[in-house]
Amino acid sequence: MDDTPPRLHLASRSPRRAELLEQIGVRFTRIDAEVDETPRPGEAPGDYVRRVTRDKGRAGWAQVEGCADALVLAADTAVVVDAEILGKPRDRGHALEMMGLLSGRCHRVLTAVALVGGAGEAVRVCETEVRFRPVSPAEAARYWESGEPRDKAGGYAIQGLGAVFVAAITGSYSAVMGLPLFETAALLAEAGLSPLAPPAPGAG
Ligand SMILES: Cc1cn([C@H]2C[C@H](O)[C@@H](COP(=O)(O)OP(=O)(O)OP(=O)(O)O)O2)c(=O)[nH]c1=O
Repeated sequence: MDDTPPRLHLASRSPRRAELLEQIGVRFTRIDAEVDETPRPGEAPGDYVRRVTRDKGRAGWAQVEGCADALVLAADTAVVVDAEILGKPRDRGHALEMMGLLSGRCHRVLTAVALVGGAGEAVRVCETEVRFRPVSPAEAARYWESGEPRDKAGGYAIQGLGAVFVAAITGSYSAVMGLPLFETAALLAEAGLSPLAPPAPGAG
């Protein structure tokens, strides 16, 4: 077993992001990175997720900079309808309003992922189209009561009960859930941390 400290630090409090990163088998530790997630006036959604993700990565990097070979991974997810960024619901009314906006139509989910290290930083943005079936106000209210929408961008979780609303998706399922694994693996490979690299000689 490899008992050296992992090079990779996931700057996220999201349990979904940790679960997704575990899925591709890379070793990592978790750190917190608190940043201001308020969109700027007129900021395009793609620019917004890129900026917030980069800020999370840099905030994480400030905590581990001294560690040799350290890398910090961070991500941010925004649900976008009619160019409007839907964040996490503030309360029940806000959540039901969001469901009304998503019901019976397509929206975009933008997730950015950043990798920050001593050699610099790289950010990728992944865009996915999600189509919802019509959702009645009564269903939206019962969904709120399930507790699931509370800490989720757009007020739903594709990996949970929210899946019953998702008629189709074009793009990346893992990105909608919070971490685009294809783009993450590509960034890690560029930094010499390929999930499928052969084990180092002598590692057992
Ligand atoms: C759309 C959608 C979002 N989400 C979640 C993923 C993220 O946790 C959250 C989006 O909020 P974010 O602000 O991207 O992330 P976070 O505040 O939860 O975590 P951190 O900044 O510490 O990394 O919504 C799902 O779990 N499933 C979904 O289908």
